[in-house]
Amino acid sequence: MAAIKPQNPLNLRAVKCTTGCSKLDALLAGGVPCGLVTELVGESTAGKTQLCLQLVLTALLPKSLGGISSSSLYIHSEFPFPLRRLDALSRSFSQTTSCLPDPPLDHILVRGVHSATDLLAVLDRVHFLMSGPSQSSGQLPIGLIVIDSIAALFRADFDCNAVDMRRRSGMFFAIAVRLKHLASRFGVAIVVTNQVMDILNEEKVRVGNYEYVWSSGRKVGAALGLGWGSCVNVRLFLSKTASSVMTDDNRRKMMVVFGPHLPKGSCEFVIRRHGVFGIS
Ligand SMILES: Nc1ncnc2c1ncn2[C@@H]1O[C@H](COP(=O)(O)OP(=O)(O)OP(=O)(O)O)[C@@H](O)[C@H]1O
Repeated sequence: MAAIKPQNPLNLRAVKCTTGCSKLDALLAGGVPCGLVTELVGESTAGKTQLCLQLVLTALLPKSLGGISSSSLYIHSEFPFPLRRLDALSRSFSQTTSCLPDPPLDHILVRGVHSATDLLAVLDRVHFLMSGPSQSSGQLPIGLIVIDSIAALFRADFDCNAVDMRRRSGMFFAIAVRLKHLASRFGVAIVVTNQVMDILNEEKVRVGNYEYVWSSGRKVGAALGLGWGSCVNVRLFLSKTASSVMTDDNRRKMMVVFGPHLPKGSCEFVIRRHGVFGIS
């Protein structure tokens, strides 16, 4: 008799939102999980925003096509919001599927925030969008919240002294509590982008068990440190190869750093006019 393999309950239960690419979906066991906080870490131009823009479009797809039939809330802290790029991507997507609502951009709410306090205030009000009025007005319920980027909010407002570090950690946890509450109470997928910092001290890396990757020939780790790292459920690293910096080759790599339902693995991808696509 064949042995019954124990199955990971997250794999069975979590609804996933397709990335729009079967290769990236295969790496992510189906896509970005609802009910969890997924972090995309990467240096500037690694492709974090491009992937987030793609996700707010794929979230609109019906479940039969891997989407979650949902609107999205895109909270951005870097200005300006790339509206023209989103519009171009939505036109490309509309050509390949007739299943997007028309016009797709009516189902993507965009909100700029300038500080961590500002973000907390938005997160405290966001549940009003989840229940009631949006459904009755014909708008799809919110199923995906993107925060692009979390690191930008902490770059300027905090110094390296002990008081500010404590204040900063307090902010991380306050944001994380709200994100996890929204994810578990409403089953939304939450995607947060984060920047990288250079890692210079090998010893510290080992002692702190700090994950790092090579990107553009630099050894880098996620910005905001271990405190923030413990606030996310899934961490995906987007890196650029050293050769892609020297040449026109725009290959990048998505790597699973951790995730309760994901084995470690990676997939190369490219960014094209029509979107983000895995290539290996
Ligand atoms: N229309 C397009 N066609 C092809 N590639 C594009 C297009 N638009 C953007 N890209 C690629 O996407 C890259 C920018 O990626 P993205 O905006 O996702 O970076 P990011 O990781 O969010 O960086 P940052 O942290 O600075 O915001 C560009 O350098 C370019 O290679």
